[in-house]
Amino acid sequence: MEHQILYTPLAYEKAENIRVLFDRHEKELEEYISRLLWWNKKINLVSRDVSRETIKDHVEHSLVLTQSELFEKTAKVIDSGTGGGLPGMPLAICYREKQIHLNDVVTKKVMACRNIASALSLKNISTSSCSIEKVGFAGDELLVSKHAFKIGDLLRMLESKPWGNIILLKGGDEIESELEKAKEPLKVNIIDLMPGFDEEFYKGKAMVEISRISQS
Ligand SMILES: C[S@@+](CC[C@H](N)C(=O)[O-])C[C@H]1O[C@@H](n2cnc3c(N)ncnc32)[C@H](O)[C@@H]1O
Repeated sequence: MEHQILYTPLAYEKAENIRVLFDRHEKELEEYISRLLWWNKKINLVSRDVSRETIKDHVEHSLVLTQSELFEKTAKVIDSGTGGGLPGMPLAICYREKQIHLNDVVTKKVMACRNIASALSLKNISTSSCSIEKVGFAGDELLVSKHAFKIGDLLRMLESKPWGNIILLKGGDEIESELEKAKEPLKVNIIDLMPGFDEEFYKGKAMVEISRISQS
């Protein structure tokens, strides 16, 4: 399959924008982290014995999506494979005007997300506990996901849907081989996060913007 693939490094200024955004919403983001840690002890949302510092890295990593034009121009976001609300919950905290739908196939994870959203008074969050295959799409949503799907598997599950744009946060190495399974030509922008952030946490991590060539 002939995809249009572009490679871009994340600019240092964009990493700086994310730090500024984090600082601006620090109180609510720290409150989210506290509640996520509390729920993580009861049900496995992230990984067992994860530290507050590591969760903070995951929250900052989630905010990388805000530096994409695809995110800027959309009012409705679906976060599939959200687990404990990453990346959707930090996005909902920082962008109250955007509608964020959290989806996960595991009911108890979605229940924890609903509880956290309600405790934080996040009126812009809706949820569904089912596979992404069962979620209805109008065509104007941005689908986002962090470390939940292989690209080919996700596209197969979206096959019958009018999806518009997708942004995935995932390992940079696997992307080209995963794209081989796509059944239509795609426009793909692979943004390496390491040049912007120099922390070890970002090594090998990428933000992948995917659009249909027929719609671009
Ligand atoms: C590795 S976890 C990542 C969780 C979160 N995005 C994060 O970064 O912490 C992958 C999540 O995808 C969910 N998942 C797997 N297949 C799914 C599907 N078909 N539809 C919706 N969620 C799915 C799993 O239940 C799990 O919570």
